[in-house]
Amino acid sequence: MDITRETVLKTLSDLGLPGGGTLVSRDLIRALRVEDGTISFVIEAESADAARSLAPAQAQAEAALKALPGVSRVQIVMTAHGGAKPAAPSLKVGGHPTPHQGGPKRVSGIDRIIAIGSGKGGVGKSTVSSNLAVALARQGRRVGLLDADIYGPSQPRMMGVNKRPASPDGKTIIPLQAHGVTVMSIGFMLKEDEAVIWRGPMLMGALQQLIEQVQWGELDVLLIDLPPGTGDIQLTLAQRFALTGAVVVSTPQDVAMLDARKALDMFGKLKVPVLGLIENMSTYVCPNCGHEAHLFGHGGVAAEAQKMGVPFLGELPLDLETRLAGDAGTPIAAGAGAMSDAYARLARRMVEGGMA
Ligand SMILES: Nc1ncnc2c1ncn2[C@@H]1O[C@H](COP(=O)(O)OP(=O)(O)OP(=O)(O)O)[C@@H](O)[C@H]1O
Repeated sequence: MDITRETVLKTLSDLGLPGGGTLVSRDLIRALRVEDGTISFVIEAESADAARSLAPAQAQAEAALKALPGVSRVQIVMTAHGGAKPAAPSLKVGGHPTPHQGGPKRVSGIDRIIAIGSGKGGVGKSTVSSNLAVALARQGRRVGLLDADIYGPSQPRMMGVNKRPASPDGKTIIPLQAHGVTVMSIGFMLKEDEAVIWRGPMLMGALQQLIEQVQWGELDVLLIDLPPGTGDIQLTLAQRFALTGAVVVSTPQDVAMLDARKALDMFGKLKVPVLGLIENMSTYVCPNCGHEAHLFGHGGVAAEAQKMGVPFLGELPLDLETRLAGDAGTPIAAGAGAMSDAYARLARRMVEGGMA
């Protein structure tokens, strides 16, 4: 008989734990795999003490699973963590990702998923993400914004919303709404100033939850504000979810361009189409005399886009109001003026190009 996940969970559900409940009912099982008669999973205890008290249960589980017909091997690993606390109401963010079969999958109700990346931090990726989301929403698109910058979420500040989302059933998360955009950020689930010190797999689990457990509703496009660089989050995202494409933000400085090239290369390797490059902080127009200065150079990103054969989506000037608006929680694109117009043009280009 072929052994299945359900059989494993059923068996484990029959084994009581000291203090009540089972490994399944207490949601302690992560990364369950059942392949060719081999069962493996992680028991993730809440603390080192809890892990010690679960040791007999681990042995009992191993014996019970080994006794099932068709099981050749059982591997159970016990881990304990203290960093990520379960998020209220009873939602636990930071669990290990659950493996799923097949290639990257679509998320139901979401027509397009666009990852917004950069090679380097501080080039304005989060600023561009929030403003683009607002500009698209102003053009009538149904837009979601996911802050996947798990180490330094900035969307709660930039979008001006920061409260813990409701979770009526302890499983699904109701996202927040701001400036016409449906917003979710890991920042909503953490206490202010709480450092995120999660091990890699938990990080991936958190990202997966933020995409799959959030009730995004029907969206034309979900923008994902990635952490800077070319790390695990980008990899996991591309492997697990069918991304429509990626937009790379860069400043015109040579060093930033060098890193942007790495980001382009990474998306290429992950087979995620690059929808375009955006040059941020390109020109600086003096608010007093109108003089135009190119503090970080100018035009480098457009030239690079041409060289690499990817679309150039537009340039956004260095602008004090953009920073102040972002810090104050109302993206500049929500108002009127030259910057808001620049974002509206960018959004229009994406809508006309079928990207959003
Ligand atoms: N066009 C702009 N003009 C003026 N300030 C800007 C502009 N774009 C971004 N900024 C400011 O630059 C700082 C960095 O921007 P932001 O946080 O968006 O960058 P990031 O690439 O997402 O950085 P990280 O990934 O490291 O969080 C912020 O203070 C933001 O307000």
